[in-house]
Amino acid sequence: MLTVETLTVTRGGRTVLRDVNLTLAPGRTLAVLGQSGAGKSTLVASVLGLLRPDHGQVRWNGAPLPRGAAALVMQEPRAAFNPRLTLRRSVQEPLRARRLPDDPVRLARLCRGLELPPESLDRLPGQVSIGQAQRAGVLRALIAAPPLILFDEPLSALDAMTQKHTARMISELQREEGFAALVVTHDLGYAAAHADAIAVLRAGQIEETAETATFFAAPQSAYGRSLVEAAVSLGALGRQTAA
Ligand SMILES: Nc1ncnc2c1ncn2[C@@H]1O[C@H](COP(=O)(O)OP(=O)(O)OP(=O)(O)O)[C@@H](O)[C@H]1O
Repeated sequence: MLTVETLTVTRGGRTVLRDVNLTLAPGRTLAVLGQSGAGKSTLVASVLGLLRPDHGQVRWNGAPLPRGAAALVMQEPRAAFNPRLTLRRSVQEPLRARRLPDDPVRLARLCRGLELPPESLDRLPGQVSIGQAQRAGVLRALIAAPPLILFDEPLSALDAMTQKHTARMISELQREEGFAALVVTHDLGYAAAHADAIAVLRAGQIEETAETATFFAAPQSAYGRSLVEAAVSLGALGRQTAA
């Protein structure tokens, strides 16, 4: 269980996260919704332990998050990889980092789940499609079976069809593997379809958190309502979720 407790982070002299509280249980997906500059990437970096908070803490089962317990899927798939290494080398890097042996059976199963032809792993990141590169990014995050995976706008570099397909593959793998997923996104359609719970982040503060159906049926904060209304009017949400 991930708990983020009264997390406050300052960057460049400004408080960019203030008293953020979140919880996320294994097997569940929490979507953190927020617009550009809300502090989503700062939250991800803080959970990963890359930024030191001024105040508050990130815990996993009541203790500091162990090294290797969290993996990250970044927004830009190609930028996430060393351009000079084959995808296979990069994908297996988390195993090397943790001194774990290769597991060809697991690798083959994950490749199937992500519809990645095994031979695509022998190419360089620039030699596969963006969609394949992003799925290789998911593969790298999953390979060492971390209990927590953070996704920073994981689908925004992909076209709409590929987004839907990739999101379904990730959800299916989550059902099999049971990891907790924290997804920061401004994509309400994705959140409505794939998250169990929603947290709304605005200007570094959590405006509300709720189970997904509850949030979309009746957002409690004025900002949450405006996000849902904007998404409905853009056609990004099904009518059943219109508030
Ligand atoms: N290294 C930094 N130094 C100073 N300020 C920063 C730094 N990184 C981010 N910020 C500021 O912190 C705030 C939150 O940034 P952050 O990148 O976490 O937001 P975000 O919600 O992820 O936005 P986006 O969706 O555009 O990536 C912004 O106002 C940003 O300008």
